[in-house]
Amino acid sequence: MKTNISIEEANRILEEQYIETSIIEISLLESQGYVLAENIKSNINIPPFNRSPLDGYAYKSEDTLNAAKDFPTTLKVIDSIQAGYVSTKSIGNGEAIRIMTGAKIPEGANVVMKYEDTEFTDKDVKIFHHLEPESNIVKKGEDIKVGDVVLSKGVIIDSAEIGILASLGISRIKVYAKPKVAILATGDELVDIYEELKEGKIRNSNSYTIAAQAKRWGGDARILGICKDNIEEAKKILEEALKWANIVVTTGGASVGDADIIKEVFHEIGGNILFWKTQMKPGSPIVVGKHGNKFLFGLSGNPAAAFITFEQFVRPIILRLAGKEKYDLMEIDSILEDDFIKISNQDRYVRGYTYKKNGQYYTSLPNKHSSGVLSSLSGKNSLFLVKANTGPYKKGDKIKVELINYLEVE
Ligand SMILES: Nc1nc2c(c(=O)[nH]1)N[C@H]1C(S)=C(S)[C@@H](COP(=O)(O)OP(=O)(O)OC[C@H]3O[C@@H](n4cnc5c(N)ncnc54)[C@H](O)[C@@H]3O)O[C@H]1N2
Ligand code: MOO
Ligand SMILES: [Mg+2]
Repeated sequence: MKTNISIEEANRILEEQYIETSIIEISLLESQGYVLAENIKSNINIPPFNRSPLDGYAYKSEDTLNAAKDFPTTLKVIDSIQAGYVSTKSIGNGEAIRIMTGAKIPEGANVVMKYEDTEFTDKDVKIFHHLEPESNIVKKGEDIKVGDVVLSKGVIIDSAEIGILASLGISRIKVYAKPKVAILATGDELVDIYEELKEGKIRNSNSYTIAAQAKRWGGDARILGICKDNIEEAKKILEEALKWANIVVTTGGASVGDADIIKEVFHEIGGNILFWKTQMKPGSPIVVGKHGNKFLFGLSGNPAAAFITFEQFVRPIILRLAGKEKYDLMEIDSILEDDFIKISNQDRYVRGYTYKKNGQYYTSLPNKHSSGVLSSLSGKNSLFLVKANTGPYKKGDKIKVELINYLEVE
């Protein structure tokens, strides 16, 4: 078991782990946010026929070669078609069909002139200028052609993808299943949110924060409740949880105190400990292990430490299990709005609020930073990595921040 490792090494160890995804079939509207697990090929052209992009008249381009403002060509109107209907007539020389946007171009026509550029009666239409053949005609298959791979495996399904699948008449698709995240809070001091606070006790906030984080990144979160600092009790709960979960996240008991049992619990349920403790503040006490292909994360009990280590280590695993190819947070250049003078011998993630002003990003910092303080995480959207033994940082310094809620893009 490795211990006291750097953030980079911890990430490298996690990066190397085998990711066992599973594929499920779901209905179209349920699929938003999932990752497609199959290539989608079209068996139709979209549009399926040449159609008009305008309300106007369809006719033969060669009939209007001499049309001019003062010498319009008059064509005989032989039919009128709306979208959804097909004319049974074929256009001959000197003829036109009145056509609405979206209707199929009638036989014989190779051009459409919009209403506004014509003069018309029920019987005929005057054309005032020539249009080249194929003008104002949307070609069959312009959007999608038969055989096109319209959506590839790995694509994240969102509104546009749902529309594309609908246009192909696909109502069920194969996607990567949501990773199942089981969350256990450990600590004799904990009471749940609906319980009375007695002396020496505190409320379990971690389970709720973590369930919300897991859901945000596409996990299916299940809160297992509170467990005493008792190895046997924790073992029983986690053994049961492993029947369901792909990822187990515990909070508390990850450090070196008398009641810090998690490393032993992971070991006793048959887990293989990958590492214990990192050189990262907050959240240095962390136990990370595997149980078969399942992941075990024992995060610190301190609420901000649990939050930040979840974002650093658990989030990428959830995203990878969900089939996502991108799982790093977006990093941007910013300018510090407040001083951060503390220098420590470990890397430290500092919470902040990053915003844009006149084309430049700025990051403001809260007053409270300790790993036991959750309140100052509210409204924060970014993390500033203060490398070990660097600083003090001053207002106006150029820094890089990771945006907590955005994944990296190309
Ligand atoms: N001798 C040392 N002591 C400590 C060290 C160390 O290196 N040597 N590390 C400190 C650091 S850093 C941290 S972080 C904490 C981590 O502690 P644990 O992971 O063992 O967590 P607990 O001791 O169980 O709890 C810490 C803190 O968090 C509160 N807590 C716990 N669970 C919850 C919850 N579900 N919701 C809200 N708050 C929770 C708990 O009451 C404690 O106040 O260890 C230091 N000690
Ligand atoms: O690493 Mo602990 O989370 O500071 O306080
Ligand atoms: Mg402890």
